[in-house]
Amino acid sequence: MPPYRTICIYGAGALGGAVAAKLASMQGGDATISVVARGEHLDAIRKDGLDLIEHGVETPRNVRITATDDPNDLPPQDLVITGLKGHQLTDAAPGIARLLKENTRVVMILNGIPWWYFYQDAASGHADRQIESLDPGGDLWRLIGPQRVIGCVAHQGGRIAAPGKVHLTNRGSFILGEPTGEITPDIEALAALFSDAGVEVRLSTRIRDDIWSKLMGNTSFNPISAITRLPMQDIMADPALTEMISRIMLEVQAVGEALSAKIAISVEQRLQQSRAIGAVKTSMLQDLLAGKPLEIVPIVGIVPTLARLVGIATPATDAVLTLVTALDRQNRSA
Ligand SMILES: NC(=O)C1=CN([C@@H]2O[C@H](COP(=O)(O)OP(=O)(O)OC[C@H]3O[C@@H](n4cnc5c(N)ncnc54)[C@H](OP(=O)(O)O)[C@@H]3O)[C@@H](O)[C@H]2O)C=CC1
Ligand SMILES: CC(C)(CO)C(=O)C(=O)O
Repeated sequence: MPPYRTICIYGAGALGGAVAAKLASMQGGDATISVVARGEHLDAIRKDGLDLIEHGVETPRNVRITATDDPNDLPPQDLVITGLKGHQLTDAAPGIARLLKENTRVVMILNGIPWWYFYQDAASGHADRQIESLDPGGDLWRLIGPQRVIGCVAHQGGRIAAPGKVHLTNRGSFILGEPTGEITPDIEALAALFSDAGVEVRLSTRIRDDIWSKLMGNTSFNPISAITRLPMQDIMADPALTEMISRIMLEVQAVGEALSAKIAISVEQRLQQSRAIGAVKTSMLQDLLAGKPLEIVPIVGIVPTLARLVGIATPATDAVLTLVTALDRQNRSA
């Protein structure tokens, strides 16, 4: 399939928008880049272009880019990159499917356990198991198909600063991996494309391990930041909250390892990584403050769900799940 000549970023929010802006402003790039966005953000991109403000870079870049909320406006693509939240994927599945041709690859920038997690995952003992809570009715599996997916773990903070303006809040990086673990020509071409566009990238032959290492931070920090409304730095300054974070991280680690993930990072090292991020508001806290639904199931709820498969108790995760679910309910009805 490579090279990728037509690329659509579906969900051009904080991270998707930043990747779109970088791809669209790539020196010497000959791919046609488009975005699917919606609401005020789409209106602003159409009117004034998409602005990217990068940590440590003084001048924002502005790109003029084809933008629509209707994927029928676009031709089938070589590559689709989703920047949607996990709970937004099912609604978008028919739209994503319209952009696919036979060999289109789909990169999903996601926190949490992805819907395709068990695809060809023999080591877990659950190969090809579909997870109903992540993919209700199996729409994603059927309309997109796990064989198209390239996994992506984002160690990169970002936010939509204002309609049409995305902000990368640290100098982060992305990890890409085929669910099968192979280093294929498709993924090599993707890594080269990202690098050329100035997106820092690493290839992984064990993307599930990277998913679990990242998840240790998200299952703990994201709901606790939403419940307390505190940025990460302030959570870490509170010993009782840090103790709760550590307990959740240990539970996530235990579930991942029971499913055959090799999690190289310890809880202390993961806390260190989080400390280095600084005074960042997690994506879940950003959503809460913006009155948006929270990405709870892929990031928090999935841990007890998978824990049940492997017979592990997750009391600390269960407790924050209960609290953050109630908070989400109240936030939606406010
Ligand atoms: N932001 C961060 O710091 C980090 C995020 N992540 C993860 O990366 C993933 C992407 O997150 P993030 O970049 O924050 O997401 P954002 O919420 O910033 O962006 C998602 C965008 O997609 C739009 N959207 C949703 N559904 C549709 C649709 N059907 N059609 C068109 N547009 C749509 C949203 O619009 P609307 O606002 O109207 O819903 C929003 O603009 C998540 O899994 C997140 O957890 C990982 C690391 C850090
Ligand atoms: C890295 C971190 C915690 C912060 O950007 C994140 O993944 C998120 O906000 O969801």
